[in-house]
Amino acid sequence: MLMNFRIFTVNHQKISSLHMNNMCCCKIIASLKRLKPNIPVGRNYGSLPGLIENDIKSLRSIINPPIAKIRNIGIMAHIDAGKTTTTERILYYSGYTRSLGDVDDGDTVTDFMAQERERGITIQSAAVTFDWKGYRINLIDTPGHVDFTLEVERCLRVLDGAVAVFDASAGVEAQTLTVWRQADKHKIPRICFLNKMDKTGASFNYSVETIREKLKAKPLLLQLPIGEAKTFRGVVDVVSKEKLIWNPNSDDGKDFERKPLLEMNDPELLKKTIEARNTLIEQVADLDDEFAGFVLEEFSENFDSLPAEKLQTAIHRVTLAQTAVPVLCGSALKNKGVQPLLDAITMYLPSPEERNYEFLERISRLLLPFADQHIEIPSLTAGNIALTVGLKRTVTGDTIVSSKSSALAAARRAKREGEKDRKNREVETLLLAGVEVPEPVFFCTIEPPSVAKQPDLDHALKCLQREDPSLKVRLDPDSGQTVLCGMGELHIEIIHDRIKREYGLDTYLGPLQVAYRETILSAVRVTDTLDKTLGDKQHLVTVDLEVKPTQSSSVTPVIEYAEDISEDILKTSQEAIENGIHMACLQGPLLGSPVQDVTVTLHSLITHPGTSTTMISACVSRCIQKALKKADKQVLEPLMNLEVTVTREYLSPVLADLAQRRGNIQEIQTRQDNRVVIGFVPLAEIMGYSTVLRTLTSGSATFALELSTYQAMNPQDQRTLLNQRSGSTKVF
Ligand SMILES: Nc1nc2c(ncn2[C@@H]2O[C@H](COP(=O)(O)OP(=O)(O)OP(=O)(O)O)[C@@H](O)[C@H]2O)c(=O)[nH]1
Repeated sequence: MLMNFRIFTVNHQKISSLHMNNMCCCKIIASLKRLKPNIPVGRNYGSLPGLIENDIKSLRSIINPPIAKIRNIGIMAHIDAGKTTTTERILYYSGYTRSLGDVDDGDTVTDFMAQERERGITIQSAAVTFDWKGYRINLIDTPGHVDFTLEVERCLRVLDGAVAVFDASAGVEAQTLTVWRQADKHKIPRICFLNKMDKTGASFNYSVETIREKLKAKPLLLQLPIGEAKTFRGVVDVVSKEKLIWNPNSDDGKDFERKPLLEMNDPELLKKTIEARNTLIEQVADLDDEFAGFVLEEFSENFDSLPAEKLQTAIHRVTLAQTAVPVLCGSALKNKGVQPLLDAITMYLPSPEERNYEFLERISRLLLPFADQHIEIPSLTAGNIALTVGLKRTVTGDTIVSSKSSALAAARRAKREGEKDRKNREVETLLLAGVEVPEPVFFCTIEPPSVAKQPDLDHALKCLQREDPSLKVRLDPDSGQTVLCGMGELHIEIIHDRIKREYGLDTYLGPLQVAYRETILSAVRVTDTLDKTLGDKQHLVTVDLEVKPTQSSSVTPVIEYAEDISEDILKTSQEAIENGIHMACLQGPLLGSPVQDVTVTLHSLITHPGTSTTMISACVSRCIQKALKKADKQVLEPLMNLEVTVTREYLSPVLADLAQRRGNIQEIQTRQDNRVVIGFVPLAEIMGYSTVLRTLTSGSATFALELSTYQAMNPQDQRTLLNQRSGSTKVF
């Protein structure tokens, strides 16, 4: 239980042991100056906050701004929607950087890993801290690729709000749905930013419709675009009835004009804006009683004169309650619409105190993150995001508390409350939600360059696993090889690459294999006896048990005990029995894959006095293996949800290819000029698909894959697979 209580406990007080008053002012200034980070060559950074002022008052406000002025936000989206480009603009306009980074040139601040810069994608979340109009914004840029879903989840847990970035020519895409569901789970208030309004095919209305239909969210249109695709020039602020036009001659988007909409200049646009504003007021009044009362009392006849600030405050409340989502638009690449997005972040997303965390943190070293650079800070108030180092046993998903006794108190309280009501609010605020680790679907063997390097490889894998629990590492009991299990081809490729770059080890990967599972179709009862004499001690166990199929979709077997199993046996041997059962179910008789959907019933267990628990486990395990071998068996294969976005001209070859891959097409949607093919396909058939799809469509199509379920293979495919495997070395 204690394990669940590591990471992040904060009280709304300053951390007393590191309190600034306890330190000499000059010492703080000196240490901050010393800690000025190395600036990478090639980028031009502005002054990092905390390094300019030398009086203690401003240092205090830099490190610990008032909590109401803090926004901890994440940026989340489908791959390539433009999160990193938007983040780059945000950093530039806030003064954090002095030049614009470009994903396509590989010089962005938040994609600082070598692999990210080379591939132009985000793999690891990066945190940056900057100020905007008197607010402190701690921002996390998260990956969009489905292989790194867990990385998104581990960030969402500590955020107070998020910006969901969409490609306005595609609207809601497959991975948007996944991250949206994760944000729902963690109850994160959100703002939507429809990016790429400059792109051919961009459609504000279509994207808003997909938010309504696919995400089942209520969009609040706070802006309207002025022009679309090539003609996109700016936006209308619906709340204030102003138009914002960016100067076409400005190359960094800093120069834009904000003007009230006037009847004589823009009659049509003004009419459209008033209609949109009236709709917005009605929508917000429907969702917020306080605002409804205010509107009815004073402005029911004339929405037009309703003050913008009142509407903004009500939108803030509605966003916080997550009953609706504000929608803004722009083009990060063309430098339009990012400054109003920053305003909206400060105006509508909550401060940490509005999110009710009551935690206390006590840590030896604290660092403020600036992407890949860190500044050590002496103290931190609640609501901030900071890094800490040196926690050797902490893994992603843990909650840290200040002491053992408070962890125990929290565990007791959580248990009590959890028994009363699993969804109890108090428990939710006490603990940050853990991360849900998805099942790995691929595996391959990994070998160090020499046997002497095996300990170094083990160490590297141990460190990488603590950071990324979706990476599983196990030892193949038959061959003694190390086996990596991951979320996808890209995931394993990146891990391989990181071992080389970060740990200096040139490892060899075996061929990538699909993680199959096995199950049984009939019940079997078996008895087995183990009789071994070690030294002068006899170990004698006889086990009688039954395995039968169940519907649990889980690799954890259901364990039952027959009525005549005595309390005494359970007291002394239950742990050994269950260890034996779990061990046996990890290796099915067909492929050596984990066995799912089974119930094991223990009918009797007879032991000679002095028999060790290890021998009991071994006998139970052997007995189950025997039973599994005798039963009718079935291989289960991972079935993936697949979404392919392809232009009309390439639809036929893509469909023909999917038919050969045992694909099952459910639906073909029309999205502007594109077709979106939605269906299922067995994972084994889709390995290396990105290369095939690129060739088939001249690089114009994109696809997203996600595990749907494990399904039974048909007898013929199963036979082919088993024949192939019996010829090759067994890895699992
Ligand atoms: N036309 C257009 N292209 C854009 C815009 N914003 C980003 N892009 C391009 O879209 C591609 C993806 O942009 P990124 O910023 O890397 O997207 P991302 O969401 O961070 O991608 P991942 O981190 O890999 O999920 C790049 O080629 C960008 O240049 C935009 O506003 N308009």
